[in-house]
Amino acid sequence: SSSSSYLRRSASLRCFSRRRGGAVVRALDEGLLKAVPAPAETEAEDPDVADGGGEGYGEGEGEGVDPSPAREGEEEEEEPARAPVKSRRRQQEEEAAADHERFMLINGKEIYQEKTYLVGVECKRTGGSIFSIEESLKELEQLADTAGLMVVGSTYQKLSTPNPRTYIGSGKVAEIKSAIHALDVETVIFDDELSPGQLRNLEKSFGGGVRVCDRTALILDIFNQRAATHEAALQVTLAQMEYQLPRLTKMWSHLERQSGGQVKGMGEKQIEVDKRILRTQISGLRKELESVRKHRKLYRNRRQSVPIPVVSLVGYTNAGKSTLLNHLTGADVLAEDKLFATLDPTTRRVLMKNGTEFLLTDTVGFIQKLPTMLVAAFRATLEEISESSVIVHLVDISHPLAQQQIDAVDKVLKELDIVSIPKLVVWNKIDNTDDTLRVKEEAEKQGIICISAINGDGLEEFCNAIQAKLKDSLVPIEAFVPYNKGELLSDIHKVGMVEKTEYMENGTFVKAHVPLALARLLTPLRQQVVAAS
Ligand SMILES: Nc1nc2c(ncn2[C@@H]2O[C@H](COP(=O)(O)OP(=O)(O)OP(=O)(O)O)[C@@H](O)[C@H]2O)c(=O)[nH]1
Ligand SMILES: [Mg+2]
Repeated sequence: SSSSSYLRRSASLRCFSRRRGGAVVRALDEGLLKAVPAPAETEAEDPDVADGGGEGYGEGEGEGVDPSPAREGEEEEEEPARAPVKSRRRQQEEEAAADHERFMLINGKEIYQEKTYLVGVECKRTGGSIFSIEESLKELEQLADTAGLMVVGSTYQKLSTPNPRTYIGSGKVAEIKSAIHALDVETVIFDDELSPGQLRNLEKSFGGGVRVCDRTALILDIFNQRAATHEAALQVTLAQMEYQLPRLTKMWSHLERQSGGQVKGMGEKQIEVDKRILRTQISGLRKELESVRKHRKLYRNRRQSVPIPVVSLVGYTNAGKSTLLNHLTGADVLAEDKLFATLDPTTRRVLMKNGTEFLLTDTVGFIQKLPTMLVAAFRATLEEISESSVIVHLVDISHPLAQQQIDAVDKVLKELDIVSIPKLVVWNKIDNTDDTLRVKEEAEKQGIICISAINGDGLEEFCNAIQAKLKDSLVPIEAFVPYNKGELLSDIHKVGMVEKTEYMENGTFVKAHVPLALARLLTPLRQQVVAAS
């Protein structure tokens, strides 16, 4: 059927992507997760597969990707001339080899590509979510791919309200259970944060060592894989522990399975002991993180002694922030077609044609359904944003969900309470748009700058716009700078806009617009002016 050849194509793309990044995203763009309707025979084969809503929660509208054609397709792709019947030994050998292939390196860490099944829920009552359920699942697949997982299928359900016990309806649970068997699924990931109780109940229902986790845990996993600096590693470990604390019993049920039930009856006591250990570790981590942050703050204060204005790059993950920083500054920040490539703020100096300069800071990307706990964990990153003179909101305008991504970023920015900082919206990846001319026209109408961070299009205009925005954030000053403080005068020239200088006996009188930080530094000299007049 056309559906099976379609899936075969997607499957081969997926295999390909294991070696070369980016293919998955292309496969996604082809609508891999656009809920391919399950052929009728799958339902008939397994009488357990209910139609969702066995308890009146679901309406069974979600559809799974039919497992069998994809598998056949994959095998066919790899070994077209295979004999129909294989010896058991041969099969085991092949499985071992396939298993071996499922190890990959991410950031120097060895990751096993677990077979993963995705589950989403569209809640009618809560509504108001920016992304549709299909879009959100598509993004979840991208996240799973970034984490090094192998997505083998997905499903979703429309509910009026989530089931407090299992999040999804019991019919859906049964449906997923049979998909787990058919596809050898090792991990099931839910698109929303599950309560500890829901996690436990689902693991129990699925049985057989299947790991159940949610979007939050997945994002934490990615952050953990990608944390490059000590501070980021501490932040992520802390967030992971805080996430684990209420879910601790889950770890014990894992142990029970591993040791064939011997740990059973470990009892609440052991869990309490364990929680106490974890709490102690958490408070230790908090202290360590505090001292790391203090150190960084010191460093930042020192940097502010040369008060060059700071421009922060914010935007949805994969918008091209690091690419732009690299292009403008010759920095070597990792930029790749993965979500959350950057976790640590990186700051570089940008020298503009007219000789003035500013500092550009690359920040961690945003994503919808960003767990509040994670936002808090990355306070330090966000602090950089709140102390900047201008915020650049970079948008991947070639992305089909550009508007939704803009809304998601605006939502986080609103929470950060930084409305007073001038903001510049910039559309990136203009080279990748279908109707570039029309996009540029639309941008002009809205006063938005279009760039291509990759080929450098529009970057001069971008710098000019920054310059103009920086002017908005400058403070008018009049100061008397003694000759022995000449470096201050050159700072004023470098980062501010000078209107008037007058050379006098003991120093220079200067009238200018300067960044707030410099204005503060000049405070004693400004008082002298008042005193002299
Ligand atoms: N076609 C095109 N691709 C771009 C452009 N800018 C960036 N990219 C690509 O987009 C992908 C993501 O770029 P990054 O710079 O890593 O994005 P980021 O915003 O730093 O992403 P995170 O760090 O994950 O938040 C990379 O594959 C870039 O090569 C552009 O102007 N045009
Ligand atoms: Mg980046």
